[in-house]
Amino acid sequence: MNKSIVKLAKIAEKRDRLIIGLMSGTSLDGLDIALCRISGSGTESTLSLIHFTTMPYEDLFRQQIRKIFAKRQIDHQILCGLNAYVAEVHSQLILETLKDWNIDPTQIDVIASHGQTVFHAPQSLTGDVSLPNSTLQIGDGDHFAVRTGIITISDFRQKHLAAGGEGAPLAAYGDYLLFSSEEEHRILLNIGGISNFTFLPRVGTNLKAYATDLGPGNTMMNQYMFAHYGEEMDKDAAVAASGRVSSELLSRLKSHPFLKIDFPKTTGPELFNLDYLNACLESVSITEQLYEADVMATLNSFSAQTIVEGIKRAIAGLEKTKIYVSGGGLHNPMLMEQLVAAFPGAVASFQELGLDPDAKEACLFAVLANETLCGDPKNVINIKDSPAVCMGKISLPY
Ligand SMILES: Nc1ncnc2c1ncn2[C@@H]1O[C@H](COP(=O)(O)OP(=O)(O)OP(=O)(O)O)[C@@H](O)[C@H]1O
Ligand SMILES: CC(=O)N[C@H]1[C@@H]2OC[C@@H](O2)[C@@H](O)[C@@H]1O[C@H](C)C(=O)O
Repeated sequence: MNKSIVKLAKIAEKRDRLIIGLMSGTSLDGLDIALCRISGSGTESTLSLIHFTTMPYEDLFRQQIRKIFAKRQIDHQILCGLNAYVAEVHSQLILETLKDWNIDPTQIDVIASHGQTVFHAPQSLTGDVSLPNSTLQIGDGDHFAVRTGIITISDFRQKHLAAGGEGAPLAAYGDYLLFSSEEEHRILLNIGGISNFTFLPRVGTNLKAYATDLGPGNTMMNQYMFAHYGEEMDKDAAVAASGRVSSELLSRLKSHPFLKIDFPKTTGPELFNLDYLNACLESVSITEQLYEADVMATLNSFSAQTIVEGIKRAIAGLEKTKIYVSGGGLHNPMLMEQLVAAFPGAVASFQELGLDPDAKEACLFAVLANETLCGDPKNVINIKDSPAVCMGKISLPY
């Protein structure tokens, strides 16, 4: 038998596994690397985060991804090259990080790689029913396996699509297994490039868990900052806080039909981007003079209100629900102030659940890989509108 297959079977039978979870999201800020020890599977899974870091992308690498990211017209030679190159860069970042942590790659059981989303195209967004729901994450798993010598599970979203989903959000699976509570309903809100949440009903009720995207998180603010200030983000909301919210622009932005669609739904920067902002700006009356800081203040409020109104819709009529926040948006004070004000006493950092809020999504992919190795699709049968599947493709080093 191929010795990698023997090794794989042994890993699947272990009491606990050392899994590197990787996430590089829509913000293109860097690669999140979470070293997790996971024992058991299904609702018996326990995860402990041993190490976490975000390895920032170099400007040149980010620029290359931007050439094809969320664009309908691209140079296919770059797409093709980046499929290998993203995996090469990520593998190198893993090897450097393991060295920093003083851990030999042979100690790691599995890498769980999300890859870099370059385009997200469910029919609900494209309107084109001649093609199935689709999404594309690049950074091929075989390159990881060969470069690091570590068995790699990657490309998780394709099974979700094949089984009838939109390929996202996948957070519901890990959230449901690890964070369901017998005491309270929970909203696990992640504010990355796109904001999304998982609703976890209190165990024992007849409500079902689900996950949904809400709309923009940081993506429009980041894009505007890059275009107008040459900065990757509005650090600590310094620019937004110096501006004035334009109620006219805000109401134009909030009129997007996606925001009215029922949950669960998915979206991406293919929809919420500077083209959309510019279209809204064009229809703002000429009497209103907007400075760049005003636009940033308005984009900040747009993200905050999208999140607040979405959550209000999800929890209407329910007994008290606690909201746990993860993702980079947690570090944006103006955004968080608006959330806290809308749900007094109900908003907490994900840290309260014992996990670093910045590491949460990378850990999620480690949990998904763990389920692929030793779980059972029946473990996730109770998640609304999400196919009960184990996800990811297995790449062997030899
Ligand atoms: N100090 C800060 N002030 C303001 N914004 C911040 C700060 N720190 C992080 N952010 C925002 O968080 C973003 C990174 O968030 P995160 O890493 O959760 O996104 P992601 O994983 O790329 O997105 P997605 O959830 O869409 O996959 C940054 O690009 C920035 O916009
Ligand atoms: C297609 C894609 O990459 N979607 C991401 C993105 O980033 C946030 C939001 O949009 C979410 O739908 C998803 O990621 C998380 C990890 C998810 O699948 O749950």
